Amino acid sequence: MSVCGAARCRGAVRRILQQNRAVCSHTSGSTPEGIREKLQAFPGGSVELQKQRDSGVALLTVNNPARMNAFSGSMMLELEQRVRELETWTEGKAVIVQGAAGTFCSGSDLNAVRAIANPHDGMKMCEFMQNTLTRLLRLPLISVALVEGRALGGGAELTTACDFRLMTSDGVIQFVHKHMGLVPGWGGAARLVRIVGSQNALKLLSGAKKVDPDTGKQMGLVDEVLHCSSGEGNALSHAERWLGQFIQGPAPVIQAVKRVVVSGRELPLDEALQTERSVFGTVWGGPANLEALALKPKHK
Ligand SMILES: CCC(=O)SCCNC(=O)CCNC(=O)[C@H](O)C(C)(C)COP(=O)(O)OP(=O)(O)OC[C@H]1O[C@@H](n2cnc3c(N)ncnc32)[C@H](O)[C@@H]1OP(=O)(O)O
Repeated sequence: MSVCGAARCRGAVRRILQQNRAVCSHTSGSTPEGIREKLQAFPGGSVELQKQRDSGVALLTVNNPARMNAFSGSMMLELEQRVRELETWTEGKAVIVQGAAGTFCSGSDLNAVRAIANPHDGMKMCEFMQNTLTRLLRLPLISVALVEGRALGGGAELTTACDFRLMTSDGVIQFVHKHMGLVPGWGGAARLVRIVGSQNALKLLSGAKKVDPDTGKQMGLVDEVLHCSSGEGNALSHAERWLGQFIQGPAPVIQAVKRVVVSGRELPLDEALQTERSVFGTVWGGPANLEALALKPKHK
């Protein structure tokens, strides 16, 4: 990449990081440290990250099978740490978010929820998870939620923080919040409206409807139904195969694609166009561009 291209690339990355910082600072006066201490008091499970350097695909696994992969407090902290690691993975192209042991995620750990059921702590937890999931969605990597088994409550919200949702034939996404006397607070409602439209979002949230793969596909919530069952062990290879069609080519180009889509999705048009120009500058005249020009391709 030329010196100019590298400078423009740094500018584009700075812009995305500034957006993320703006999200992180948009709180109602709570300190991140206070949140972290509270969450650390509810340990259990883990969030694991495996970067597959050959393919450029990372696996992010929500791992708390004894509680159907519910998020303990320490897992919320780990998720933030994993997202931070992915933000700087320059060789990466994509991330698959999955649950351990054949089920996706049953939301927040109800034991932790009971212990922090006061509004102040609830708001802090909500802000923390909103910020983390916003950063997950803004990663310069193509993200896929692989829904095997159930995605409930915060688990359903987590699926909306990915670019795509794939579901096994027996998978279920359910925003059960209303049954809990809640609404989504991890950003899941705002994202759901953008994915399926306000009419469908209202139906899913007010009815706490179970979304099966076919209904999900019709609504546009599910991008592909994988023809395998949860826990069979081959859902991941199906997902990787599906993802393969979108991640051919060098990582800088895939990351540039994701960046222009994020800015188009989130910024006012003039700012999105400005970001698009900056990102364009990072690939124009770059190795992949020069190689393609030398090959004189025909796009038949
Ligand atoms: C952000 C807002 C939120 O996320 S609020 C939380 C929303 N989630 C929920 O309400 C899920 C409640 N759980 C359930 O409905 C069921 O456990 C589901 C997931 C359908 C599984 O049912 P089933 O296959 O019969 O298994 P089970 O109930 O015996 O569960 C196995 C063990 O896992 C536990 N578990 C499950 N979900 C949670 C959770 N969210 N928090 C804490 N623990 C959870 C169950 O309690 C059960 O544990 P144990 O074996 O009884 O010790």
